[in-house]
Amino acid sequence: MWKLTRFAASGSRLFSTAIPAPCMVHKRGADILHDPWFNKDTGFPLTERDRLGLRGLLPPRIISFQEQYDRFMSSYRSLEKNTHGQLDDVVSLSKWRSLNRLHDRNETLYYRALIDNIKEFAPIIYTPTVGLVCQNYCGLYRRPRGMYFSSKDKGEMMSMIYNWPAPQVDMIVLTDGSRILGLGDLGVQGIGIPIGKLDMYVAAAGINPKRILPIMLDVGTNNQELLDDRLYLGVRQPRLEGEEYLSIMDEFMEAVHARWPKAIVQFEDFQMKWAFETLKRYRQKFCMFNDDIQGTAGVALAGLLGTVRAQGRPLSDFAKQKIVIVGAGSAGLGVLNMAVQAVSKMSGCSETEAKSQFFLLDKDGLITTERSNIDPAAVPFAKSPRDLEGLAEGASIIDVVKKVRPHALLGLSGVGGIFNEQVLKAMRESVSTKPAIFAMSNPTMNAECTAIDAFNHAGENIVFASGSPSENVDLGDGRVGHVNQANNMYLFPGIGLGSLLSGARLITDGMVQAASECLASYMLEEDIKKGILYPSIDCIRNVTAEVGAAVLRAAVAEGIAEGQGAVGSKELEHMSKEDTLEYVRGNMWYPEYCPLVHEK
Ligand SMILES: NC(=O)c1ccc[n+]([C@@H]2O[C@H](COP(=O)([O-])OP(=O)(O)OC[C@H]3O[C@@H](n4cnc5c(N)ncnc54)[C@H](O)[C@@H]3O)[C@@H](O)[C@H]2O)c1
Ligand SMILES: O=C(O)C[C@H](O)C(=O)O
Ligand SMILES: [Mg+2]
Repeated sequence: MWKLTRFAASGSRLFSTAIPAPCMVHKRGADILHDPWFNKDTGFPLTERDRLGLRGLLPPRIISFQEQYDRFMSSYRSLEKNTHGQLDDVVSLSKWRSLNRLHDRNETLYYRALIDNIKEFAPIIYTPTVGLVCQNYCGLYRRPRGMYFSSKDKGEMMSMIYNWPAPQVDMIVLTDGSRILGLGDLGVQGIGIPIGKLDMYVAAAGINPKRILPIMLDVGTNNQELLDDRLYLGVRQPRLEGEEYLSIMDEFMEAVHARWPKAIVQFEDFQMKWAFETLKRYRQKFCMFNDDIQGTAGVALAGLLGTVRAQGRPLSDFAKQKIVIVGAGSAGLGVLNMAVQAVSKMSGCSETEAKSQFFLLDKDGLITTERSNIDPAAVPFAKSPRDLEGLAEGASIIDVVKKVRPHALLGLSGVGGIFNEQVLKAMRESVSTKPAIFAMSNPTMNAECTAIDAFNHAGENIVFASGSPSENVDLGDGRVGHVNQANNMYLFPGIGLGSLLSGARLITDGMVQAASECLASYMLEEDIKKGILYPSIDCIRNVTAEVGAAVLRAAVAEGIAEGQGAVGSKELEHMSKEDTLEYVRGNMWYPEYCPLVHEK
């Protein structure tokens, strides 16, 4: 059990508690109080108040970090009490506002609160509330966060990038807002997603918040409601397409690379065509990855392998399992790609043979070679007539499930409720003794089914996962239907952290695979047997450290790790597995007030 509990209290300090190193600040007086990176509110000691010209600008009593934390949490608890009984969305948005106000004011305290209460706060700053925040972004907007590049900035990006006030940026999350969760095209309002993802980078991977940068590339929107909305804050034009789109994207990537050559760019929530196109275009040139394609694939594969273990079968049995994937977008195809590679590697068969056990559906049903206008990215996975098992082109989910009797049914369609009662009941006829149902679409209302419906209709022996968090299901007589959260948050922070520390100039398939394998082997047999496929989010800092170390070692093994600072490629090569993990942990930022020293 130690692996799960070692760092279970994610708020507890993981590493030796040396006095924090001083931090240089170029501001003085009120400017410091208005800068959330440096602000300590009432926590500035007298010496600092003198040194930084703060004396008289704050109430005289000095409040410790712990007291400030307690004060915030108690006001948060009062808010919970005062909003009790109100609509869920109203309550969630009030909670988000409360956290956001702290984020805007004092980042050190904000991240301490987030880390110490990650299980409770992740659903507010991340999926599912972040979806609601994006939908209501223009009304909620008070002050900017991150950077906004738009189609109006063509030709200016190289100079604009220097407007960002931090000298160093390690991690960028970029969106064009074209496919925000399962909510569609939200234009500039999609900026909430990079902000939420980067909050997870700080909380889970310990990336220093002064070195993160959320970015919105606003190339217009095809959402007519937004275009008609007087309050819409983005560019009011239809989305750029084709070469125009790519030239903006190229200019942006060059600008980022020119200022911060080693910054990692995570592409997030792009519509499928641009998700695949940009990954292909940039992955050999920049240190980047697409989280929806690659991060999701790694998490889903780890969960599917866990399901095989939960059935009490050897991992090699994965190669024999029949899997139905509903949703042939960036996520569904990403999962399929990685799963096929895993089967081929495990069983030694060709990828063509490995594909035969997978069935892929999109909005028009089962995808077969008979389809005209098939999406180019889905072509390699279209079923040929000899593999159809009596099914026809465009067969419905229910027909496919009834005929195939799959071991696992995965939803990455973005369509709420499509695993209806009929489909779930058909899963009772699965050839597996413990079939898996993963309703991975986000946010909660877009999930293919609820956990309760899954256990009710498909039976109590299933293994269940949803993309957004959900309560375990009470099966009566003290029995629990465990709800896993199959979300890429278990991998993207570690992929970013490991890549960053490796100093590699690219993120390879091998590095992403290492991340997935690490997550797959993280869980202990006794938990897996209970249908628990992923660690509790309370352990996310520890999971991320392990994933980060696995990614770093993969980069070293591939000979592409250049290291950073005093730790170069040679030093990395000589690190044992344990040393690598310690090195990763030692580089994770933890929120505490550091002495501020003024520098002109
Ligand atoms: N849990 C996670 O970690 C995770 C990660 C990535 C994406 N997602 C979720 O997955 C969903 C899809 O993301 P994406 O990037 O692949 O989107 P996408 O737009 O690229 O693809 C959606 C796919 O679903 C198909 N589809 C639509 N309606 C359907 C229907 N009625 N029946 C069957 N298929 C249908 C579409 O044809 C398309 O192939 C989103 O809701 C997103 O939030 C979850
Ligand atoms: O954002 C999430 O919660 C997961 C994923 O990246 C998604 O697009 O749904
Ligand atoms: Mg996403």
